[in-house]
Amino acid sequence: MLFNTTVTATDTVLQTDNLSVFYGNFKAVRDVNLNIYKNKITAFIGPSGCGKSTVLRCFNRLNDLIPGAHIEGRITFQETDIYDRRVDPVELRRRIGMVFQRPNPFPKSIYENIAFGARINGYQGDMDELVERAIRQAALWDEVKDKLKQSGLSLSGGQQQRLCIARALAIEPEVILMDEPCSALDPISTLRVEELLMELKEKYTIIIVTHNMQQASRVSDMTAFYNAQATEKGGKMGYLVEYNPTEVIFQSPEQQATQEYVSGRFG
Ligand SMILES: Nc1ncnc2c1ncn2[C@@H]1O[C@H](COP(=O)(O)OP(=O)(O)OP(=O)(O)O)[C@@H](O)[C@H]1O
Repeated sequence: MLFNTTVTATDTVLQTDNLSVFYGNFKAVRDVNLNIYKNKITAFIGPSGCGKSTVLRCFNRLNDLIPGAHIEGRITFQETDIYDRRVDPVELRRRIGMVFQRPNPFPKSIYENIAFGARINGYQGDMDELVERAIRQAALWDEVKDKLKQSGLSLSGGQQQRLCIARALAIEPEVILMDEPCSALDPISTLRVEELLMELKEKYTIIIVTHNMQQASRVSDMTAFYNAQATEKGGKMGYLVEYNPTEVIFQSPEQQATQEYVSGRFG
C-alpha cells in the first residue's frame, strides 16, 4: 500500500487492527486496518451502508451507547487501547470530539452553546475569552459577535454547523470526527466549512465521512474507500477496499472497485 511520503508511522494518532463492528449478531463491517495521521484530514467514502459512520463512531466509542453494539479487533489512540477498562469514555470523547450530519445546537444562547460543555469539563479560565476563541476558530465570530445572547437556533443552517464546530473546538479535542457535516448545507455554507477544515487541520486531526466525492478530493489528504459485500444471510457487510493518499485514490487507485466508484460507475 502506498503512503504519503510526508507522513510517517510516528504521526499515527489512531490505529485500527482488524476492527470488526457488530450490531447484535449482525457484522456490519469487517477487518478494518487503518492508520489515521496527525494533522491530516482523512475522508471516508463509499456507498450507503458500507459502514463509514459505524467505523467513525467507534473512534470515540459512541457505538457503546447503542445496545448490542460491540467490536472485535483493536483501536488504539496515541498507542492506548481505547476499549481498555481503564479508559474513561467521557474523557475519550473530550479528546476525540464529534460533529454530526445535522447541525444540533443546544436550545441555548450562542454563548452558552460554547460555555456549557467547557463548564461541564471543569474549565476554570476566562469563559468570555474561550467563547470568543472557539467562535473565531470556527470562522463565525464576525457574524455573531453582536448577538451572543441570541439562541443558537436562530442562526442559519450553515452558521449553526459552524457553531457546532466551535462547540467541539471549545473543549480542545485532539481529533474531530465529522459525519457528513455538510450534507444539510447549501453550497456556499459547504465551501465555508471546507475552508474552515483546511485551517483547522493545522491544530487538529480530522476524519470526515462524506458522500460528496468532490469534497473528499478537495479537502482530504488521505481517503479510505469502503464497499459492502452481500452475505449468505442476505444482508450486507462493509469492508475497507483501499486506503491511500487522496490523489492516489482519485487519480490512480490500486483497486478496480475504487476506480469504478470514484468515476461514478457505481454507488
Ligand atoms: N444503530 C444501529 N443498529 C443496527 N444496525 C445499524 C445501526 N447503525 C447502522 N447499522 C447498520 O450497519 C450498516 C452500516 O451502517 P452505516 O450507517 O455505518 O453505513 P454508512 O456507510 O455510514 O451509510 P450512509 O452512507 O448511508 O450513512 C448498515 O447495514 C446499517 O443498517
